[in-house]
Formats: sequence, C-alpha cells, structure tokens
Amino acid sequence: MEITVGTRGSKLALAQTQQIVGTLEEGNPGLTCRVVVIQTLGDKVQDRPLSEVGGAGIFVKELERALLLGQVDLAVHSLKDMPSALHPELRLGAFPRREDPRDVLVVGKGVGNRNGLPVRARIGTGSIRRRWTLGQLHPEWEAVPIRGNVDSRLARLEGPKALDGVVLAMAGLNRLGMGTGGERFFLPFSVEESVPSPCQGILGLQHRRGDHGMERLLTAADHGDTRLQALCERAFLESAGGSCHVPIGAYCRVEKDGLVLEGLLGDENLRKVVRRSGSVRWEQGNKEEQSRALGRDLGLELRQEVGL
Ligand SMILES: NCc1[nH]cc(CCC(=O)O)c1CC(=O)O
Repeated sequence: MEITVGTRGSKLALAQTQQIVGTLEEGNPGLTCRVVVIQTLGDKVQDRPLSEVGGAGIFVKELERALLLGQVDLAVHSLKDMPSALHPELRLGAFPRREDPRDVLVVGKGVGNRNGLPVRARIGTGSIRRRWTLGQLHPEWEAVPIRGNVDSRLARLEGPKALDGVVLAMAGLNRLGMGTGGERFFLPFSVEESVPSPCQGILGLQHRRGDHGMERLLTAADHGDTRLQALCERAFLESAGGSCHVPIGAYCRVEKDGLVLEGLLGDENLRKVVRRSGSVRWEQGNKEEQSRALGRDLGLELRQEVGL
C-alpha cells in the first residue's frame, strides 16, 4: 500500500516529514510513503515579515489544496503555523510526540550565558511575542526584526553587521540535528521565562475527512499527551482571537491528575500584555473535551481582559 505525503520544501519541513514517514512505515508494515514537496507562499517570500505577506496560514493553504485535489493523502505541518480555522473537509488525525517546546537564544561560541552578551545586545527575532518577552527579561537589549528559514536566521550571527544572538524554536534546531555542538551556543529560555507559541514543537498530520484508512494508519504516529496539549493550546488560540500581529503564547503541561495551561495575550502595540494560568483536574468523561474547555476558557478570559 502506498500513500503520498505532502510537505513544504524547507530543510526543516523535509526533516520532520522524513521522521513521520519513518514512524508510519514502521508502525504499518507493508506501507510505503511517497513524499511530495509543495511550495507555499510563505517559502517564496522571504524578505518581508509574515504579518505583511498574508498572515495566518501562508504556510498551510497550498498543502490543504493539494489534499483536497487528491495530489497528496497526508500533509505534515508545524502546528504552530496553522491557523485555528482549518478547511471543513480536512482534519488533524494525529499529533506525534512533541519536540522541545522552548524558545532558545542562539549565540556565538564563547558566550556561555546571557550575561556574557554586550549590555546593549542586538537580538534577532521576527515574532512580536518573542520581542515582548525579550523586553521583559532584558529591557536593555535591542530586538532586530529578522525572517527566513533557520539557516538564514543563524547566518545573521555572522558578517559585518552580525547580531549578538537570534531567538529560534529549540524544536526546529533539534529536528535538524543542530541542537548541540557546532559553532553556536544554545541558551534555552524556560517555558516560564518565555511562554512558547501555541503548539510550538508539535506537528499536525492532516488528511481528508472521511478517509478512514488514513485514520487507521495514523494511530501509529499519535501521542496521547501531545494530543491533549495540542487540543488545549489550539482551543486557546481560537478563543483568544489572536493573530500574528499580537503577542500570543500558550503552554499546556500534562500532570498526573489534569492539565495546567499558561497563557499570554497582548495587543499589537504591546500596551497591554497579560499572562495568566488555568488548570483542570480530570473528571469522569472525555479528556479531549476537558482539554479543549480549559484552553477555550483561558483564551476568552484573556481576550476580554486585553480587549481584543
Ligand atoms: N514560524 C516558523 C517555524 N514554524 C515551526 C518552527 C519550528 C518549531 C516548531 O515546530 O514548532 C519554526 C521555526 C522557529 O520558530 O524557530
């Protein structure tokens, strides 16, 4: 049996898709996956901030179209790039085990910790959430807008106008096998210091609704705790009503008897940014529904407080 798997063409996308293909083939003897690369608008336009290019979903729409046209049977997405509203004829069928959810400050070799940077360090990041976080942790630093894939962002640490550091997702670096060693030092922020983007480090496997054969194949790639985190953080994203113009973060911790969710939301001028946590203790019944409810409630609360 053969299925086609759609992916973006970036090195990171290819690496994570290859990993998923391995999991699916191992868990489903006799299955062969053919990888098809789909170019997205987000990959073609590299010189402007995402929020100007078309906002939510620019990494996603072409993959969804390929699914709907039957050009591919499965799409592998970074869940944090997916808007809360997906095409009604498609669904997320599996959430593989989460990679490291943390943001990381990447610096040149020899800088052993954040205090080793110049007082007025220039730090590259394209995200308003990371910019706000840096301002809280190190108000003396200057945040410099950057974009592009992982390699081009790391390249900003070199050359005549080199930055002192760039902030990236640990998950991407780990998946590329760059998380340790090399010419760089990696100084992760704890999830308490820097509330990650909702679903950072989680992949979403998307397929056509009603493709029950695919649903069965995907059970091999689904991870229960990651699924609860994904549902909770995506419910938060949806009800908070955020966009890539405002700082928004969410991180859900799975505990023995329930979930704890840390949420962050602000306005686009960073005049009001609110951080708050909520929790749920499992009750009888459906854990997925309770996970969603936690995200939805905290998202609504923050949305009202910020006034979005
Ligand atoms: N917005 C780009 C993006 N989308 C997913 C990842 C990798 C981390 C992940 O899978 O969540 C990255 C790179 C980054 O933020 O450094």
